[in-house]
Amino acid sequence: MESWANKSEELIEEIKNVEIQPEGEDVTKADLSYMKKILRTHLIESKNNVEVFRKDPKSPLYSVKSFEELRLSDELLKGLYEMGFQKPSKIQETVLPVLIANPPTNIIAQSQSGTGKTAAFLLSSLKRVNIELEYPQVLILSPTFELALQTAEVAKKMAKFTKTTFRHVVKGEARPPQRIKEHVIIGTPGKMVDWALRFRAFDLKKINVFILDEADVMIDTQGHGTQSIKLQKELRSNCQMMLFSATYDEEVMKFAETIIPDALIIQLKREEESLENITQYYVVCKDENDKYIALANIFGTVSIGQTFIFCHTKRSANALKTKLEGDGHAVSLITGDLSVEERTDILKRFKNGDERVLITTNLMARGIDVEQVTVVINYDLPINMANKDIDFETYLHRIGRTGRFGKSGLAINLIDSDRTMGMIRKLEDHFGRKIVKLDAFNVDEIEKIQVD
Ligand SMILES: Nc1ncnc2c1ncn2[C@@H]1O[C@H](COP(=O)(O)OP(=O)(O)OP(=O)(O)O)[C@@H](O)[C@H]1O
Repeated sequence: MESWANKSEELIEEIKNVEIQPEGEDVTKADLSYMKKILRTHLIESKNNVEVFRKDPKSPLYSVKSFEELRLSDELLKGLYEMGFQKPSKIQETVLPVLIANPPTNIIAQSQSGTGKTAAFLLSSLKRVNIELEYPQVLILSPTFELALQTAEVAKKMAKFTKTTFRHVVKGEARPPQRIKEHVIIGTPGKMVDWALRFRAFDLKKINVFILDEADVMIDTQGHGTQSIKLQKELRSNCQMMLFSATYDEEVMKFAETIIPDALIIQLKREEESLENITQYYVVCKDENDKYIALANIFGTVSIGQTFIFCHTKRSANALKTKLEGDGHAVSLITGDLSVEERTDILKRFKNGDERVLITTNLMARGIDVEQVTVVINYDLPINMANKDIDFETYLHRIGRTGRFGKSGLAINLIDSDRTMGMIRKLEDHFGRKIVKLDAFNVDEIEKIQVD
């Protein structure tokens, strides 16, 4: 069998011969498709080889070491620096050179939670906005209203010194008053279908960049999937398409490949999906009551920054809130039962640090970025409703609410049966990462797990 080293050298030679053109110059379609084929086949297979590709300036994975090298406008750079961004993260340095090159490349990209995917897709799409034109040119779809709002807020900060305008479509808002003139439009798929196809508030044929954030759930969830594809079908054939997520299961990836033609695929190996900076624990409890005592002990001992507590249902989340409040703990709650205004208000308070503990359901599992969250507690493990077993993807998104952008975080799973213990073992096997036993009934033990 051919060794990786030989194969790798051949590939590097092949890639060296593929010219990646600077923006504005033309690359033949054949070149691009050849380049993508090479990357597609080998990118996923070895981390070391990815490193080699990235060091080759001719490779589309050539890693830029600074935002300046991307030839972003001074205004955009100013916005980035004001946000405290000094250097691109790995996903940013990997995808940005490819995404801003011409002709536009489609991408299906995976990178761990909290590693800067939002800026990766925002920067590459903002580069394609012509501010002279008064209509939407970039369309970003998010699975929840909260995430759409967060993305819009990040985009506005980033583009603060440019003349780019943004509009986010919100739940509850009726039809748009008139045709939408903003350059970038961000929203959930249902509302966007209404606005684009029912009210014709903007023209999908004029969209240059179409982005699915949390792409796997966007194409795998029944309603979202149908609506996203409905919108995608109306786009021009040369509209650039970008799919980003921290997770893609095999089936979803296959499907994504069929709907996104000729895409460059950046996929993590399974053992790279979960982050080292998030230490994972499990606590064995006898029953529901024991789980509650364990939680109260953790609260009483760990000096917690901010905490997300995930429950399986709205009902259990509500019940937990009532019980904790009854025992004198200050906690907040977000579930789908609340109005959009209430949800926005509570999340804002949590982001500002006015609330320290947020009890929620899978509604908040994805994308929500709160820097100071140091602990995620899975009061109930996430269950895949189709097979009633552990939901690997949701688990990763939930624990990814901590450990943002390289910070340390703790994920604590409360276990109350052989079945849930089995799920912990499955998680360890699946991600190749140890989940450590914690005795939450022993104060000395809990004290050992303080986060920095
Ligand atoms: N280059 C950078 N320099 C400094 N901070 C950054 C940089 N890029 C992103 N960040 C910060 O890192 C945090 C996480 O980024 P972001 O929310 O985009 O992660 P993500 O990969 O989309 O995560 P998730 O999978 O959870 O949605 C944010 O607070 C963001 O402001």
